[in-house]
Amino acid sequence: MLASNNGLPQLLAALLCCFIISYTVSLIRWRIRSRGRPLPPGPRGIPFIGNIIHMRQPELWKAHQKLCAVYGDVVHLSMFGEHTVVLGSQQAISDILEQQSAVTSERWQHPLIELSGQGFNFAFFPYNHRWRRHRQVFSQHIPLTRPIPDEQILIQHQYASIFLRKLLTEPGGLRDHIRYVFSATIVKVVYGIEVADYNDPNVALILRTLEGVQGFDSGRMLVQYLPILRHAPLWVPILGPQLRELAWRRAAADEVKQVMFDKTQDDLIHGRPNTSVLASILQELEEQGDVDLTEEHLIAKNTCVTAFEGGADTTFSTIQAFFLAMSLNPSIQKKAQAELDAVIGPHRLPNYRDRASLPYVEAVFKESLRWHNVLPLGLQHCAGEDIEYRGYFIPRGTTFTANAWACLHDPEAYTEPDCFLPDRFIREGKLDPGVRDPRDFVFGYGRRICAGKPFAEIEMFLVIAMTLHVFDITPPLDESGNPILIEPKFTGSFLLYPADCRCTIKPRSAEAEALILEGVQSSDGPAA
Ligand code: HEM
Repeated sequence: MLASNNGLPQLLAALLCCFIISYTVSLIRWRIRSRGRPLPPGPRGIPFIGNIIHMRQPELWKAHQKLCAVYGDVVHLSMFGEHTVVLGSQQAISDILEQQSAVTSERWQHPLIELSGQGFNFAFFPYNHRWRRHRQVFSQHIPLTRPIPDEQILIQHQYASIFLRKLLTEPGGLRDHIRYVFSATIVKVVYGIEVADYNDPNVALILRTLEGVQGFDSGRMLVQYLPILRHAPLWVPILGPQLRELAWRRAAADEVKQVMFDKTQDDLIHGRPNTSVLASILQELEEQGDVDLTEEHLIAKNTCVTAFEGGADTTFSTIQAFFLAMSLNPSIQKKAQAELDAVIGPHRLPNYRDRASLPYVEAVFKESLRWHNVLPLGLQHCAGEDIEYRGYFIPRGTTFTANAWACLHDPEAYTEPDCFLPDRFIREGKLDPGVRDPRDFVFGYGRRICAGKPFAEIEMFLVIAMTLHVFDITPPLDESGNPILIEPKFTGSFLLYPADCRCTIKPRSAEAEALILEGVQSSDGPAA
């Protein structure tokens, strides 16, 4: 008894010594590593949990903007010992994520990515050889720096024409039609599969994978905070159902990859025409002969589903915002339509070749991207090495949060940033190159820049130009026929959507209606 009483203080003293030694060693290591350079400035955090309060704010982009107003455009935050640096200006984003892209293209890794079935999506891959192989395959077929192939633009145009027809026959189904046009286009381009309707089983199947992203975006999964919980038994309340849900998501993602792959392969085996991205990849592999087919097929499957996932929600949300903006701003709509009438005339639909001759429509497109920035904080990058910026030390593993929203709502770059004003991009009837281009922010940065940027641009431009050419978009009406004024609001935490984009959609004239019904035949193709 006496011995144990004497032993306790000794044990405590030993523990204290261990703590002091390990603390001193880590302090010396940090000193050597940082060479005495400080971390960027930022608000003081609570011991251990750090700046959790600053990182769990509603509309985080606005909260970060306020922090930057106090501490400058490079702000350090930490949570449970993990470092985050908020980049709040164009300069800081460009210096770190563009100029130092070779060492700032890592991604944050978390077991939840695999657990939620998102392990196929190369947008979440670490910056390594495997990511490079996937990105290479993607860019060979959906180019980033070369022009998008004519046959892909033709598909985009055809599906945009079908979109117009759907709007004509069922204007109340706007959201479903927007979902349809972007999903169906990418399924056709990537797999060569025709999708007739929003309810098509192929689309439904692929949309199930998207739910996987929403699962880990919502922050409700307990394994997100304590990964070891993934080993918990399934009967544990709350956790068990979540683990079952994650297993279901993994199975859904595997099913999507395989079923879509099999359909395209089946076309090739049976000699059915299929000029899709996947068919081209498979044909190239066959020609190459001596390759590890299991590995290459896996890359092909991953790449194709990533293309769908990357493009589906982002475009879906942007075009909803475009409709909302048009219903709220009739004079802007009229101006864009006047340009279309003058350049295109009443006898055909606009096509991609017209883009350069339609600066005001282009300005509407740019303003839609800016006004409603779908990914206000983009996708986080991480530092692959220790780096220095403006004399500050940024340790390896630091997560960078680039506040695209702040750059796109900066009153010095855009007067009245909350207003939808495409004229800000126009000077003397032409696009003004001196105005900050929203595309430099919404599609991300450096080596991780959105791989589908040119494809997405063409697709959205076509939908916007073709819609404005043939439809009038006005506010929705209540039961007595009075206009309902929609207040623009956006919901979501990572990817934002307009909360309400109801509007009234009517053909501009009998001629416009005829053009819609003529559809694809009325256009003279998508030539680049
Ligand atoms: C409104 C449309 C779109 C927006 C705003 C958008 C935005 C973004 C952003 C912000 C990133 C992260 C970039 C970074 O880490 O810095 C990204 C990545 C990506 N996007 Fe898009 N995107 C759009 C459409 C598309 C489309 C249509 C596709 C496919 C055809 C696509 C495919 C991808 C892929 C594959 C990545 C991962 C890049 C990587 O990590 O290497 N995106 N996109």
